Amino acid sequence: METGIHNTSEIGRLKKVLLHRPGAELENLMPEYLERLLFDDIPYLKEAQREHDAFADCLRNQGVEVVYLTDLVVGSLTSPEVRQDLIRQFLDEAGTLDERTRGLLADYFGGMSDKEMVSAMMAGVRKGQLRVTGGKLGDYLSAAGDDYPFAVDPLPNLYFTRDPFATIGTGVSIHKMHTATRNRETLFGKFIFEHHPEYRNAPRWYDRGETSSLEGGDILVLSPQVLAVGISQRTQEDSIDALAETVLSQSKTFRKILAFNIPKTRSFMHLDTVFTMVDRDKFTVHPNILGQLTVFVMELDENRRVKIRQEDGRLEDILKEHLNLDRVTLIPCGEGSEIDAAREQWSDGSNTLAIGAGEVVVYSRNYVTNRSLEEAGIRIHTIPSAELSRGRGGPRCMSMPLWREDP
Ligand SMILES: NC(=O)NCCC[C@H](N)C(=O)O
Repeated sequence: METGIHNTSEIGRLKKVLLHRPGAELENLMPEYLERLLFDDIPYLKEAQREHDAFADCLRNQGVEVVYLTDLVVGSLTSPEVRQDLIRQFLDEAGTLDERTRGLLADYFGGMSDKEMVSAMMAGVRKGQLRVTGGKLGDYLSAAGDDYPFAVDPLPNLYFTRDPFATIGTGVSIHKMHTATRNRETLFGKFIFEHHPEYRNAPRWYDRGETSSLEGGDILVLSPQVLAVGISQRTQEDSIDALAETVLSQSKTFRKILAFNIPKTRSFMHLDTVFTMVDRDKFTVHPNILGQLTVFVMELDENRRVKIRQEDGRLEDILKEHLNLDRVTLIPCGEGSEIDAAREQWSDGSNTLAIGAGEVVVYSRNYVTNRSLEEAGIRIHTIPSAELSRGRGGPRCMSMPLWREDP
């Protein structure tokens, strides 16, 4: 059984992966607040769970050990003090809470088992779930507050485990997220990587206390020596400078970061929504980024300071040079048709999860792109995707590798 973290590529055989099975947090989505919570529609929870279970089964059938976020957070609560600390920090970051509501929430979480509590934190808390006691009408009125129905917002994006933290080599990068709603998710990462017996000693490449945003969907481990990081709607250039300082100088293997400057739009929110690696020398790509893409190479100079240069030329050639390949094939999403590419990219046609070299998990709905992958010799495992895709993330977004064999 693999323990700790080992992730030196996108395509080494996947042995252990972190998922989050969508839960009650999806039933706390309301049309009024979808945009702030980064959803475009409300998934039907039962079906989303069925689809997610099919994803997990697909991975298990291929020999991948699946671990769930809730269980890792529970495993990080190694003493009553740590549990209290999680409640305290969760409430500190849950939005503006008056003293009374804070007390009610502490009682609400305090009366639960660890597992119930972690699930309840993820789900969010409706005001009606807080039991107000006392003999004064004012207590009830102040607990009801304004018309906003939640005492604490849900965390509906948790099933995209790729983003709040990322494994790189034997270490982890815990993120400052671009939005307040997703920033709250990283608290669970903090507890796992500070307290969980299996993960607490992992080197830390980036931390949630940083001031600029970095999200895991922008980080691709192209090889044991080379990372690609997107400069995107979600990841700022300053964060990549900081990540380069730690990873290039402290990790055992990484020597280069290729920073991909991609358009800053919702549909291309992370690099992995437009570009993923499917084999040693094959990548899926959304054709619309190719004309606008610039790539910067970051590496250490002889004084161990990061030096940067801009690459010219085609993406294929840049990848060939930095990954020491004889040839590179780019497989365009939607077979390059303007309409099919746009439709399938919107539902994560380019967001594949490689479980080995030349073998990927994809959404069934993206059949045009999937056909091209097969024609290029890639073995595909399709999973159902009607509900999961409403959150705007695909198989890669929904998974965080904890252990891969070396490529
Ligand atoms: N790596 C990814 O692209 N993750 C997808 C995240 C979707 C989520 N609704 C978000 O907007 O953050």
